Amino acid sequence: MEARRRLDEPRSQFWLMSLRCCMLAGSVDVAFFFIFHYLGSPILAWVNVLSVPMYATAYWALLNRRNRLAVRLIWIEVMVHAALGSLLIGWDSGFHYYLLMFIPALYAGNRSFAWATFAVFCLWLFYVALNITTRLVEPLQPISDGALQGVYLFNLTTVFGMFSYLSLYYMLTVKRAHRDLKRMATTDPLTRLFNRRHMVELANQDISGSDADGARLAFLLMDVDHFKQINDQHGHDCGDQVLSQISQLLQATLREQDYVGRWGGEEFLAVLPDTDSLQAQQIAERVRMAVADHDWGRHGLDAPVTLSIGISQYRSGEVLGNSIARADAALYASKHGGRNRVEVAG
Ligand SMILES: Nc1nc2c(ncn2[C@@H]2O[C@H](COP(=O)(O)OP(=O)(O)OP(=O)(O)O)[C@@H](O)[C@H]2O)c(=O)[nH]1
Repeated sequence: MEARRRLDEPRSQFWLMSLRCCMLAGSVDVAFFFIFHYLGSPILAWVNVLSVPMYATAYWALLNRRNRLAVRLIWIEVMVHAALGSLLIGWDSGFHYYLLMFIPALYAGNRSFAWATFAVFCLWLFYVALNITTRLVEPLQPISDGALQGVYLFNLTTVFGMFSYLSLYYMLTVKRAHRDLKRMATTDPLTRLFNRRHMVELANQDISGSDADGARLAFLLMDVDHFKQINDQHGHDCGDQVLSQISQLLQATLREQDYVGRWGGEEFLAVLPDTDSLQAQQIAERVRMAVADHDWGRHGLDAPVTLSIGISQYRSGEVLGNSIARADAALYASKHGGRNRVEVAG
């Protein structure tokens, strides 16, 4: 049960990328098998045959969340492959380039910076030791100069391709994460409307614009009537559904240039640019009726949900807090006037 739950959890981008790398590396090894057979280097050809099941096992391990096993298999494969390739046909085969691909992976996959740096240092030692050994020892199974050049170009091109792919993937992942963070910082998770902080930011921008060019600006402060009763009688989940539905109705009823956000628990704020209080009143009436006329029976309610709305018109030079306070006073009057009403601040 525990294992199943863990398998269902979303994977981090790093492991998804590792899955793709396993597939890619396995395919390259299949190509190598034929290349080395053709070049008359049977030992290297069979090394590649061994590499394919190692990548297949690493792929299976990653799919089954056995990340440690997968990482070990990949490390062993790449290090043994790079060492054997370099010792059998020489340093100029370019097999050592594959080792360099571990450097970004070590930093991206390790939580500890110190541990990643230590692992990179060990990798560097291995790299240098391999380089010195191949300078001191003749290739054990040399191939012709032309073939060596061909293998070198193949390895170089593969490493270039894989690095480009990884960099592109990494960049797209960072961009996506950045977009998600921005969305999370500006929207309310329940209603998917702008949150209060973002509304303040946007409204202040409109206020500056209005002060600069004299454009009119109106605010609608809306509060769900007797919302506590809905929660008490039908449960909190039903209350949440009502808030989501109201948000959809608000978005559908307001004009394209207007924007709306969740101001508090069951309170919403809409900002209407280029709008005088008469137009704001008409829009508020449209919103009020859209909510009151909605088929609330579908949500298990036996009475319609209604909104009380207070309107204020921005006065040149005043701060946002003042405009909202006047809308709030109008909202208060609307509640006291019997609810399901629209009032305009004096
Ligand atoms: N389900 C749900 N309830 C919420 C949420 N945020 C605030 N509430 C509830 O909204 C209710 C607001 O109640 P009140 O401030 O008494 O207002 P009301 O019952 O709507 O009465 P009036 O405003 O006077 O018409 C409280 O019971 C809060 O717990 C939310 O995100 N989800």
